[in-house]
Amino acid sequence: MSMPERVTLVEVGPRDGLQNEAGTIPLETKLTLLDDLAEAGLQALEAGSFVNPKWVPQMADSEQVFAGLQRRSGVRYTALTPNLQGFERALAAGADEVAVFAAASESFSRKNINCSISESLQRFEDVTAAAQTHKIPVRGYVSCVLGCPYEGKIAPEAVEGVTGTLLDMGCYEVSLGDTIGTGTAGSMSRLLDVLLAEFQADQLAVHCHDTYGQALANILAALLYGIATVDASVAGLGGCPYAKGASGNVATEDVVYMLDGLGIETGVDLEKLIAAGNRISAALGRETGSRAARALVI
Ligand SMILES: CC(C)(COP(=O)([O-])OP(=O)([O-])OC[C@H]1O[C@@H](n2cnc3c(N)ncnc32)[C@H](O)[C@@H]1OP(=O)([O-])[O-])[C@@H](O)C(=O)NCCC(=O)NCCSC(=O)C[C@@](C)(O)CC(=O)[O-]
Repeated sequence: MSMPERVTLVEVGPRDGLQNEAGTIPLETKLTLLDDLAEAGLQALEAGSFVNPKWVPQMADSEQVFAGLQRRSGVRYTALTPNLQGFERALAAGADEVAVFAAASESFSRKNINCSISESLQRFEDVTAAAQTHKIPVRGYVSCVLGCPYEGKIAPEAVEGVTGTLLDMGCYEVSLGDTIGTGTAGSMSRLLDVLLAEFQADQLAVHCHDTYGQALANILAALLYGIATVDASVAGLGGCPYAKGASGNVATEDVVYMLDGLGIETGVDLEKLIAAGNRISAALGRETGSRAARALVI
């Protein structure tokens, strides 16, 4: 096992982080956050979500977010798209990349996107086909890879099946979501033992929520398997509206602190990132969820 020399961080705070907020977040606050994150050196920013606004009202202004972006060269501005309607909105808005999102648990799939896993995969075929026509890269997500709020433990084989289908339909990478953060380094390793018998490490990313304080350990376990793409959310913002009790993604600041310590390059300036996290936390009227940011008060 050898760790990667460089890790790509996919910053999901502006989408995964903010989608669960109860109060309306002003457009300017979202745009400032995105600009701060780009300024800190993050090159993959999940900026919005073209889902049904009745389901996730906080993402209803994603068109305006994309229209208002101060685009920086070298930065990918991406969005979630649950179906062709979402893809068409993302395309019109100018998203550089889209993501389809499946689940390894039937119950979560129904709660989150109102259809079975197999129905969702059929919808995603339409998205990947349209995306190919427009030369838009598609990322895949699989939720509940280490546990489901409705079904408990999930078998690695269930994750393997959905991951394989997403890759076969043209997703360039699949992000493995520990949606409710119940995974441990042990269960992450067992999952990766199964997946890496079938797929390459560079086809996979990890997306770890920190509900049980295990996210960094789980990411470290994944790095040891050669996974080199990690999702994270600045200031640890977030949760999932369809996974009650799930806390935010691991804080990007904490991941960068760990990767810096491992000598793994990210291209991210930790001080600027902490400033970005502190600014959005202040705008939301709460303390940052990043342990590193709290310790390294700038
Ligand atoms: C998938 C649907 C749309 C199905 O929702 P549905 O109600 O079954 O959709 P439908 O096709 O029956 O259409 C019903 C209405 O929705 C509209 N509609 C349909 N699609 C769209 C669209 N794209 N954009 C705008 N409007 C849309 C459509 O036009 C229609 O409007 P009406 O005729 O009633 O006025 C819905 O369930 C939905 O939007 N779900 C989103 C849930 C969500 O965003 N969850 C959070 C993100 S996933 C996550 O956080 C996990 C992740 C990725 O981070 C990884 C991890 O941690 O595990």
